[in-house]
Amino acid sequence: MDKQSKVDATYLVGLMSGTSVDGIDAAVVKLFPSAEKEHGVEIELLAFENTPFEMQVRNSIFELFDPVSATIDKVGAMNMWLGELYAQATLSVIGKCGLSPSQIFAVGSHGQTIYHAPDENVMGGYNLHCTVQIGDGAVIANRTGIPCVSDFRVADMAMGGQGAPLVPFTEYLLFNNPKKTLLMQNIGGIGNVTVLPVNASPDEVFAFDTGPGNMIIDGLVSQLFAPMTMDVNGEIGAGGQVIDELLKWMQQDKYYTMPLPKSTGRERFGQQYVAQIIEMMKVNNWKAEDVVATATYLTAWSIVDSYERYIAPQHQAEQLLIGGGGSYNKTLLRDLQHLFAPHNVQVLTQEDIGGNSDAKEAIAFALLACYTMERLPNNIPLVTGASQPVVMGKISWPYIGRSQEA
Ligand SMILES: Nc1ncnc2c1ncn2[C@@H]1O[C@H](COP(=O)(O)OP(=O)(O)OP(=O)(O)O)[C@@H](O)[C@H]1O
Ligand SMILES: CC(=O)N[C@H]1[C@@H]2OC[C@@H](O2)[C@@H](O)[C@@H]1O[C@H](C)C(=O)O
Repeated sequence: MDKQSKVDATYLVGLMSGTSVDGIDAAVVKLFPSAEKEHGVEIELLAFENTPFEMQVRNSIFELFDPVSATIDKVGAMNMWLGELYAQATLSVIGKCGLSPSQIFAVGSHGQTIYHAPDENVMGGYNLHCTVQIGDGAVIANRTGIPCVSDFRVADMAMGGQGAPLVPFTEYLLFNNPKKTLLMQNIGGIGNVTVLPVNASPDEVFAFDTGPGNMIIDGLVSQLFAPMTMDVNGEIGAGGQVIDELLKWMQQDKYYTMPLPKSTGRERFGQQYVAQIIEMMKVNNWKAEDVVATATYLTAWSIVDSYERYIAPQHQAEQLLIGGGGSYNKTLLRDLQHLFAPHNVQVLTQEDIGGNSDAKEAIAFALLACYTMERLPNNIPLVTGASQPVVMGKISWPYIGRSQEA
């Protein structure tokens, strides 16, 4: 980004509510051009807040994942409702760091993905190529008085891309390392990795979804250990044993061998997938904690398998840096460390390098929004498969509460 541009120390808010549907992550960041890296920027995280969704909201969002129960009235209402919740989260996190809304250049809001079908015919029978994120930017802008950038993915998809993953663009700006090849692994609902080869140029960066992150674990725990919705700190998995038969069945999903670029979501690893596992568990009399341990191991395996299949043949990595809520699952971390040890790849979390696993994606959407506001391209075509760079995101302007010059 141009050092003379408006972004010399800019304040932004980033909002993320991801595929886990655990809540809203909101970050206030101060952004400035890097003094050291030519294309780099630097950020300072001024405040971060996670607002868990109330159960009623969470259940209503889950209803929208099934195209049959996601009727147009429910989608429309939730689009507005989430807009209100995102606006509240924005004002709350700004208050936390003592800034006022008028000092914020823009809000970047990812929205809630309720449908993601980047490949035609993924649902069989239907000819689909779309992605849907809700939580209206116009509501956010008008409640907060701050311009809001939302609905990022569609522009990339319009140019033939997967519309995902988008965070690699910001990881390149923030983490590119002159001495090490880094694997930036996010483990949210879905797992996704960004490969930053030593001192990479933008056209050397690549990224893709590795498969399920916590999605299967969360789905199993919600059904088998209700009212829990996640395996807190990996304690359930730690008490179980991997079931070979189940692991083999899970490893056969064709997603793991699909060519790049690729992305996935709840359509593949969501409730229907979990229901199939629970059915097998009943038939085979498997223990619930063993099933959770197996799903946890599967996530770790999918990450190392991705490394062996798509990355290691070109790049020997020094470090795997984990972000997202999966960083807090100690069993998952143990499995990852065990599987990466023979590759001499050091497994660290964002916290180990002074970062914040929870805030990483919210920070990314603040940064992406800044590029949108400057009308600069913010996708990486090689990563998403788009035919060319595009400016992703739609800008909603507030009518009140802000002067034109702000
Ligand atoms: N203390 C913890 N112990 C174990 N797992 C945890 C813990 N905290 C969070 N998680 C896991 O992390 C998930 C949330 O991660 P995160 O917020 O990164 O996902 P997301 O942003 O919703 O997903 P995505 O990045 O796929 O869009 C939870 O659903 C849970 O499975
Ligand atoms: C369609 C969608 O919401 N995809 C998410 C999801 O969660 C992780 C992974 O799958 C990634 O592809 C993406 O999110 C992050 C923020 C991304 O685009 O980089």
